[in-house]
Amino acid sequence: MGRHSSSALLEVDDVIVKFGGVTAVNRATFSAHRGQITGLIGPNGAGKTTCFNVITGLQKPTSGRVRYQDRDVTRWPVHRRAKHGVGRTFQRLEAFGSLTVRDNVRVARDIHGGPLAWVRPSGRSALEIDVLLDRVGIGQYADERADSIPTGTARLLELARALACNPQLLLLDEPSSGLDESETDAFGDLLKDLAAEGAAILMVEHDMDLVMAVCDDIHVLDFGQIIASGTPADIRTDPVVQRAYLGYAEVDHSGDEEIDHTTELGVVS
Ligand SMILES: Nc1ncnc2c1ncn2[C@@H]1O[C@H](COP(=O)(O)OP(=O)(O)OP(=O)(O)O)[C@@H](O)[C@H]1O
Repeated sequence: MGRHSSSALLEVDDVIVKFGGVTAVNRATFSAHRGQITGLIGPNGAGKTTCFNVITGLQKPTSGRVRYQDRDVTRWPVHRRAKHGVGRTFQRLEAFGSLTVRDNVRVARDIHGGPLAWVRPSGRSALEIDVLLDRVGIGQYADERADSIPTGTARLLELARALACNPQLLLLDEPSSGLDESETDAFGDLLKDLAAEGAAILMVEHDMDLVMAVCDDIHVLDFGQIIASGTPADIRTDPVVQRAYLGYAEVDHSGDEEIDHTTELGVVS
């Protein structure tokens, strides 16, 4: 358990997801708490995105349960979970390319707000959108088309679109890819602020420096199974995690170099 102790906002309980003969998630049990940042890490294909899909309702589990706000939401459709505060960003960028950055956030908020949001006077809420864009650090792009902005900025736009729906549980899939070092630092600070305001953040992320710097708790998936859970310090030194990552070295054929993922985790000097 992490720095704070609080009851779980989200509980994934013994979830199995099978795609034909492939077991993508294998008896995964983990939780996310209000006011905390929880990391979900593991090698490519470990089942992280599938877990996100189960939590948001895009993927029905073969077995197991999802509890959210003390209710069993396993059979709830995506929109009902979203309505109750489950927000998400995707690994693949989802913004409308022909709309401006500002309008992308406006549309996300209006869709979330339902029919009444379309007839609401927009003066104050337009200002709120600009405040939100400034908060995630992309205010200067407000009038740019979404398909003309750099990838890192587009990732921050995804975050702004998710935040426009006032999520209580925020799922972030590879949020820092495309961000440079200083943008990543600012992003980490923003995540900590959001958690301090009470959000529960669950993050899939390959940047281990960021994961280790901001997460209260980390769950490690390997071949669909949670092989370790704990604080960053626990995870760094966990022999099971070290073994899993030690077994995960691959050859980068473009540069003929072996990439040792243990260094990404910071478990090997
Ligand atoms: N719709 C699907 N049909 C069949 N197999 C799938 C499907 N979605 C995922 N898989 C398989 O399930 C396993 C877990 O995939 P998943 O995308 O959840 O992993 P991941 O940890 O998110 O990987 P990455 O880090 O590469 O995004 C993989 O073997 C993948 O090929």
